[in-house]
Amino acid sequence: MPTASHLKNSLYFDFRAARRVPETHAWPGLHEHPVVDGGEAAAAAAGTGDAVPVVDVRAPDAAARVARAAEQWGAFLVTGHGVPASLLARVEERIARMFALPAAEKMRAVRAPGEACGYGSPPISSSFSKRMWSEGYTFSPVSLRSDLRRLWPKAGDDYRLFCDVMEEFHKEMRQLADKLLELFLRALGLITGEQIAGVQAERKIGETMTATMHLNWYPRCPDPQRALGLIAHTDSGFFTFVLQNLVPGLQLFRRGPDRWVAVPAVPGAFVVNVGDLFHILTNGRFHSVYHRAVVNRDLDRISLGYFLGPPPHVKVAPLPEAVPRGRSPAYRAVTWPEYMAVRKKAFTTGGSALKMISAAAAAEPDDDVDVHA
Ligand SMILES: C=C1C[C@]23C[C@@]1(O)CC[C@H]2[C@@]12CCC[C@@](C)(C(=O)O1)[C@H]2[C@@H]3C(=O)O
Ligand SMILES: O=C(O)CCC(=O)C(=O)O
Ligand SMILES: [Fe+2]
Repeated sequence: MPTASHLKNSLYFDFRAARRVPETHAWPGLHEHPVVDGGEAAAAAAGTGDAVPVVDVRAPDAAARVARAAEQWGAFLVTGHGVPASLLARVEERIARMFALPAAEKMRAVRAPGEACGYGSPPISSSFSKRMWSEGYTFSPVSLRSDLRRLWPKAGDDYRLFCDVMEEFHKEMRQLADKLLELFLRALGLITGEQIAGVQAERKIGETMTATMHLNWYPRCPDPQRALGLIAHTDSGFFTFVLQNLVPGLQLFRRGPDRWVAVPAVPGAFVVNVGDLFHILTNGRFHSVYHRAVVNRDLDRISLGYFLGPPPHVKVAPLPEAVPRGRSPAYRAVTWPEYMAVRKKAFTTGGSALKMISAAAAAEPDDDVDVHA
């Protein structure tokens, strides 16, 4: 178990003590593209059509709205979801308390190389030489009581309250994930009325879908123009719910003209990001969204990602119903770990992971990708 000397020797960076952004944390090219406001009022005033879509899941036309947003943006804000605001407030409070623990205590749960869960820089950071202005904690909601003992070995009140609130949250979110999956499948025309079309595959997606939680802390930063909270990426799974506090920072990339759209912090709303495996499943009809998180000079930002995806051994391939008649699937079948390994390679070569698993690229299979990387 890491000790104080482990902490001293580790690469822990004390954000609170930083008076400037050191070279290790300074990212070039952050301002290559303009940033526009994705709030409804601002976008209407600017006449840009850049308002981030909002879907009220209770609306009769929710599936059509989901389809439009997933096709055109790969992301949207979800309202009317029924997860109580009081629960979200408690979730946020517990996350803030966890990140406020002394560094030595957080580092007890440090993520070991190659491990999915644990504390530290986001897993993606191992592919980059610059460091991000954030810390994160990843855990599986089904094993949280044992995972969280690494942070709170004495299992006192903070441990108990954190676990209780996260379990309650997971229960609500897993139901909301099923609801959203149903809307996605309706949007694809795979569910009509009460009927699920096609074979068992679609039903199985919902039954076997797994959840992972990742908490992000973006400490206030003396020079936010030089630092980056979370490098631009697409989420790798099916879809992600993002809960953010009232400090905005999430930006979505849009093409033509290339720009970053700042997602407004709407109280009580979740952002939904379409992930790469959903992009594959829908044969590219619902596209994954490239996004990043920026930091703030005066305020800490907290966000929570609730990631849904397939179990690790399941191959994901385009649903036959999503492939236009007479055409072949645009992507080959991959498991989540296989896809992550391809993405890691794409980061080092500057390529696109989705292109690497496209049917065109499958003609020349790339078999030197290490799934355990
Ligand atoms: C389920 C997962 C998605 C994620 C990798 C992970 O195993 C747990 C953390 C997730 C996260 C959060 C921050 C950004 C991201 C790219 C990363 O480095 O870790 C995502 C991963 C992802 O979507 O691929
Ligand atoms: O902090 C955010 O708003 C985004 C977080 C994110 O993209 C992620 O956790 O994958
Ligand atoms: Fe993300």
